[in-house]
Amino acid sequence: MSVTPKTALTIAGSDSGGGAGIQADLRTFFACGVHGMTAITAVTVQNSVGVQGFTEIPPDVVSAQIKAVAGDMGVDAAKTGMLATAEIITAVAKTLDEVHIGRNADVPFVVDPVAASMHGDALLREEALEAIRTELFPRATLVTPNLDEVRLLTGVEVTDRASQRDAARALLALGPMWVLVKGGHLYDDPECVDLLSDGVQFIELSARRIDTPHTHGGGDTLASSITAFLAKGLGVPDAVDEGKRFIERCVAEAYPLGEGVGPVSPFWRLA
Ligand SMILES: Nc1ncnc2c1ncn2[C@@H]1O[C@H](COP(=O)(O)OP(=O)(O)OP(=O)(O)O)[C@@H](O)[C@H]1O
Ligand SMILES: Cc1ncc(COP(=O)(O)O)c(N)n1
Repeated sequence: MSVTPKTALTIAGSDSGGGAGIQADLRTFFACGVHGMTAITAVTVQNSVGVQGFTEIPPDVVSAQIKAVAGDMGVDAAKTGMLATAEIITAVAKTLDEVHIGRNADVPFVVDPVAASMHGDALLREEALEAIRTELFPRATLVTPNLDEVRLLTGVEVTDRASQRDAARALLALGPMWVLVKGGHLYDDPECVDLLSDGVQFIELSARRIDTPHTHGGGDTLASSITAFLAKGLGVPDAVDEGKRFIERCVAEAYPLGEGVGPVSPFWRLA
């Protein structure tokens, strides 16, 4: 008899190059054994060398996508990626409350506060940062910023493992249950250490730094794997630990594609 898998919803932008965004989330959900569903917020024109432009989806259409799947199929965990504008963020926050997703409704909700692509191209309008802080963070089970996003959201400049703790405290003050301060951008560190905290526990998740230029989609792949493991019923520390092991292998198996930065790869999980 067929078994219905757990379900995970990603609310994010499309990457035409297939390495990040919705495309990375869906293939990660598949590799991690959950049924993926999508609410698309923007369509980017993107390849391995950068983002050439994007068009936003109207906020009411983003909300309608969330309601359509939540009402009919059910959501075991959800995540956000590129949200583009304050209007979309406001619509997402309101809709998540309506369909009972988020920390207060016991359906885990991961916020990956994507601000720019790894090439430095903006994916979020500047005025939308305040909406991420005030409307999304208080609803989040877990937030997963990289160091640039930490600086934009809190003003804390992370340069080492001690300042990673300061950043965690500053982010927790904005209201999420857990924060994961990712250390991928501490390029001088021979290890990639991500700091997970709920304000009581400070857990350092460490992996060797793999020598590769191809890390496109790494942040999305980590956040969506954690979301998949939360959908399967793991608690936050276990889901993040599994996610960290997952992304380490994905970076190790990353492949060149195009003239620029190639994508991390979850294919190893299917072998
Ligand atoms: N070279 C590497 N080797 C191993 N792990 C890495 C490497 N680079 C990043 N990671 C890990 O990948 C995850 C994503 O980290 P990062 O801090 O780069 O986030 P990000 O900037 O959102 O990602 P990206 O911009 O690549 O999508 C983290 O768990 C980080 O520790
Ligand atoms: C649609 C979309 N969402 C997210 C990212 C971030 O990924 P990266 O930091 O690897 O460029 C991206 N480039 N495009």
